[in-house]
Amino acid sequence: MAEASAPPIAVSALRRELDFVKSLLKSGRSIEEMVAAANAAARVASRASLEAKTATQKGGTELTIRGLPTGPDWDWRGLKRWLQSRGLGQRAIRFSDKDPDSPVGVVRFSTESECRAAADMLATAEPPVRGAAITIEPGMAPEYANKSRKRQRDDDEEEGARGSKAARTPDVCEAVCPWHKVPYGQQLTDKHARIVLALAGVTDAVNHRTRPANRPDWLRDVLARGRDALATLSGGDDRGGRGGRGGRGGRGGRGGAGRHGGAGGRDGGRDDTTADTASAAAAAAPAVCCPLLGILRSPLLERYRNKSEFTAGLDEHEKPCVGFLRGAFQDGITCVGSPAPTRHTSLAAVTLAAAATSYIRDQSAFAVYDKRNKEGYWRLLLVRDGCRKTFLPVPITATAAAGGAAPTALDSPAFASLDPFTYLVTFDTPAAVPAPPAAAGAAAEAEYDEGDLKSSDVAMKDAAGSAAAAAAPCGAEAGKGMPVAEVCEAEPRQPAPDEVLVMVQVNPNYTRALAEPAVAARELRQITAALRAAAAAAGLPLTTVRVQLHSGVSNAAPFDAPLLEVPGEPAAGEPAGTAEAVAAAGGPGVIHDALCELKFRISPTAFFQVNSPATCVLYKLVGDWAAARPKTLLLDICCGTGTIGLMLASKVAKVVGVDNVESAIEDARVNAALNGIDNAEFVAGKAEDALQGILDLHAASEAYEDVVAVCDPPRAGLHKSVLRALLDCAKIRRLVFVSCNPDNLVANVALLCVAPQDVGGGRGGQDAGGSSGAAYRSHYGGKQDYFANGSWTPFRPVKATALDLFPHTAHVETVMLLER
Ligand SMILES: C[S@@+](CC[C@H](N)C(=O)[O-])C[C@H]1O[C@@H](n2cnc3c(N)ncnc32)[C@H](O)[C@@H]1O
Repeated sequence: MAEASAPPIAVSALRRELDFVKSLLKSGRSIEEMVAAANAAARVASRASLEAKTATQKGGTELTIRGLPTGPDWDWRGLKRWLQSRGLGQRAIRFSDKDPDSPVGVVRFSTESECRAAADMLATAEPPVRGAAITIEPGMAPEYANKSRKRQRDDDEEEGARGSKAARTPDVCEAVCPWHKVPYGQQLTDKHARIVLALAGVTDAVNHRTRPANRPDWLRDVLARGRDALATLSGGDDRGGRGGRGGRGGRGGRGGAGRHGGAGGRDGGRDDTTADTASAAAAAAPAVCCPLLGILRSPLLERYRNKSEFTAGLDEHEKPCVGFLRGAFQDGITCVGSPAPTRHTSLAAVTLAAAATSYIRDQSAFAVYDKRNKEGYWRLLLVRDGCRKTFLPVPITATAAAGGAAPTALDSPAFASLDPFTYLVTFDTPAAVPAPPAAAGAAAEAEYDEGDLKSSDVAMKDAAGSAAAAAAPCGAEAGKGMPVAEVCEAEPRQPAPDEVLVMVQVNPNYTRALAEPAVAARELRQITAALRAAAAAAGLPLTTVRVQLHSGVSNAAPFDAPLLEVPGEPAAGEPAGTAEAVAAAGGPGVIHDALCELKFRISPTAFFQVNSPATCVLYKLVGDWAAARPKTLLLDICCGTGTIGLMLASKVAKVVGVDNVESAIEDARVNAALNGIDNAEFVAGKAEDALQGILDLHAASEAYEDVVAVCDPPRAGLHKSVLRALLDCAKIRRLVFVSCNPDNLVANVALLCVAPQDVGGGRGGQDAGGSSGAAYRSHYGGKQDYFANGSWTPFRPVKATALDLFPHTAHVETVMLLER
């Protein structure tokens, strides 16, 4: 072979040659001789390696076996058994099981000599099936070489799928505010429809748990009106065979989002619903368990969120980015996008996310966290805006009339006189708002002089009346279930915040952070400085920065995850870690907001409603419906920072709030003091652990004429033991249920509305056809039957209102009044 065509020298060969040169040096030969000898040796080594490779590629260790049996009963296991019967077990086998008519198998051996010996033996062996003409060929069959190409094709397809997945990755708006392009009136229509379905779901669920003889009046009335609707909702005959599906009423609650597409994010919600929600809701409307008064629109539509949580990840160009995940991790989407184009993120949050992105991308020595290998440092950025005055934009009708009036500061008289129904959007499908059952209405009015059913009716009439005067809004057509109140998209803006809090979540187990703690501390100081500089440039009062340490797989940290001040940079001549240095670096660690005439301190990890103006409307409605009196004990179940209870404290004898987040309860206690409230007590703990004790301690006291419960659970709803405790406390005759999850609203409310004699065994006796008490118990109680041996009076649904706290997303809040 000519030298010019000699193959290049491999690194391993060079190493060998180096050893060879060393030995030559020791031999005392001339430099030229040594170089010539080294080159020759290198060429020999390289050629040998090439030959070995070629031999392997020719299939020196593989045998192709043709003529194997075909058919469904014969696969690679048969070949393996045959090889084993010849003493050739434990070989790697490839078998064409995708094409049984091409009976070819390939067997690989460890060495060429082993392979050759096997070939000789198999060529003379009995075939696996008598009469089969087996041929043995050395090397890999071309179709298997093709299979490698096929594998390549599979890989290509997989790659293509990844590519198309990337193409399918929603943009950031679709991911977190998937309805951002949907006209607001249409958003409200769909959310309203979703709650119609949920309320019909309550009827369905209670009906299927209640023996006909036990049906309460409200249920009889609804059934008389809505039997057909219920049958449709239940997907079949109303009379039997559906034991154990009381909770399935939740099916109704899942309607509403599909037509608008989008993938959903933390607040975007998964868009997994049917496309025909509106028509399903129209059909189900007669079966709603109580009047749905309409939907309260959000006073603000743009940049309404006072809290944003951003993921630190990689964008579509694999560059670090702090923003929203553009889909769900379980769908294989890890791409993060800037929050700038989203409609609901505050400007402060957008500004600080951009600053964090720049720092991590351009200056940081640390990587963003990767969930797949649990490596990387930067995980999450939380930004909270705080306004010391609540601004409530003027009602929409006035906004429209004034051509877009500015928001007004919500001082005391303004809130006291706030009529939440000013923001009510009603629907002109009569069946969607059925008259309340006469008995229920009469009882409500008898018990509460200021019967709020009446005032709501007036509010509805007003809204409908003012709407009638207006031209058909948002393309709504009278009589087609579209909103009749005007929805104006020319919105006022939320004023700039008075305080901004940032929490940076990092992974303390990042290899480099563990190895170089000083570098980690410097990184935290530097990102803080970058955030502060960006805030100063934008005129944002960044008052607090905190660091959360969290090493769990997902960014959702437990609420007691370590929360630290930013490691302080010692000022010249000053020891590190002084109070001044820490304060300068970190700030006070909390933020303040104002709602409903009150001030609230909020810790970074405490819950606080994200849309403050809409929350004012929500709380006003809750307060009105709670109809609390001077001798009322008000229970604020899942109280967060104490907002609802504190707002109502001046109207009642005592407030007791419970929440499982310690820092939120600390905030609630401070908030009571901050607002001069001394009749509120807050308990840290899970409601399921604490509520019975609270009731035992307080409810029986003669100091309280009645007990009103306000329940505002997280998306998962209330634990069954909480429901049972509420049912057992006879003094609770009024319960305001606030829910951000229609499915769990249905499940919880249905249980509150079923009599004890039905909870244990469902309708099993008379017409449940196949249902069993055990089925009900396992559905509702799991292993433990939380509803055994009761003697309570069930609640009845009185009325409900939907609220839009999350414009441009599929999420919707519901307030429901239950009485007994
Ligand atoms: C939807 S938020 C409502 C908070 C408050 N009512 C408000 O409007 O700000 C739900 C609250 O329930 C709390 N929570 C979650 N699980 C709980 C449980 N098992 N027991 C008590 N509170 C719980 C959360 O910490 C959160 O503060």
